[in-house]
Amino acid sequence: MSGERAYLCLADGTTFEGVAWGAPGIATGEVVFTTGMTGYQEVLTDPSYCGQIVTMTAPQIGNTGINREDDESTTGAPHVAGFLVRDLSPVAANFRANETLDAYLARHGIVALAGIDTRLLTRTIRDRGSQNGAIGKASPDELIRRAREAPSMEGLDLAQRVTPKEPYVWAEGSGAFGTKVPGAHGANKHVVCMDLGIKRNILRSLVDVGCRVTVVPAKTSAAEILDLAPDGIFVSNGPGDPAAVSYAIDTVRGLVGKKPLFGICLGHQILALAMGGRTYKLKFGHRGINQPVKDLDTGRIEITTQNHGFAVDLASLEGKARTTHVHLNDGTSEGLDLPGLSAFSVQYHPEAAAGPHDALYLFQRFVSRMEEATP
Ligand SMILES: NC(=O)CC[C@H](N)C(=O)O
Repeated sequence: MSGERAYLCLADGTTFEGVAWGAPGIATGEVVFTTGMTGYQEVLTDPSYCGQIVTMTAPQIGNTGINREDDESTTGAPHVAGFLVRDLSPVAANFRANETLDAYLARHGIVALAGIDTRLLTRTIRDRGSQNGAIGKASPDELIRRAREAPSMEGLDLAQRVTPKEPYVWAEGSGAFGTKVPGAHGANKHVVCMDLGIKRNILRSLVDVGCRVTVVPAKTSAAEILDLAPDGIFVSNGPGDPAAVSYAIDTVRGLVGKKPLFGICLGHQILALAMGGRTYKLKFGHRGINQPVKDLDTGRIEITTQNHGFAVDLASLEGKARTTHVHLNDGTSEGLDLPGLSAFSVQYHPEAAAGPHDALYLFQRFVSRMEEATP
């Protein structure tokens, strides 16, 4: 850890002093916070955080180091633009740890700051909304200028940056540290996944419920996907503004009603847009592993993992889709269903990684939909 003075500057000029670690250089991106007490490795490697400088609200980070099993990107690489913590643990004390967090971020070129007043930063983001920022060992004037030059998250298609170049087959289920989907049985259904920045535990959960999984790049057409003879189609999570991913919206429009379809997070937003709905940017988003969601069909409350900055406009779906889940903090859209078309989606992350397993049942629901369609 270099230990040299460095700054975080927000586009509105607010400046925080910290200490540099990770890789040298300057990083820019949208500054967001996540409230997970655990799971920093999953946050770092979740492709949906591409283009964002992430601050952890938990005060001490790094205690369990980095291991080879908890990556959420299929490549194993981190995707955050930068990383902010209050207190960086210099010791990685866990039997699974292969390296320290500092060495890992330095190796992957991720700029990070410690010593940031993350509580004040979080309150600033919560009160004023998320905004762009810049971090590094440079003068505040330079960093403010860089933050103002960074592109706005609204209108950005970042799925292109993280989608794979070629299709691939995924066959690995949850490992020794995974939690199995309740009621899972060997369905042997073929699922084609549109990978817009998919989290690995989604793929593992699909394998856990007995699916054969083929993964395709974001720009694969509806016709090409149907040529693969899927029993069901999955639309993944991913970074950026959902409304900017027009090619994936067109593809999903061409697939809805032809095969059972399940979407998570960006996939939820894209399904809503394909049905003629609207998405908008939330003031500061939902990120963490303790987000309460209500299932409107059962009245049951699920504690969920979330990571999103955009939301589906509930009013724009009236008459087009049924709302199945809402967020208990702000009443925003968390799930939709198109019963006649056998398509459904959730804004939150049932695969957890990291987080609670209250919603794993949705993978089994997808299998049931495929079994109803092709017994
Ligand atoms: N995790 C995700 O898929 C995020 C979706 C979208 N990029 C958002 O921020 O709302």
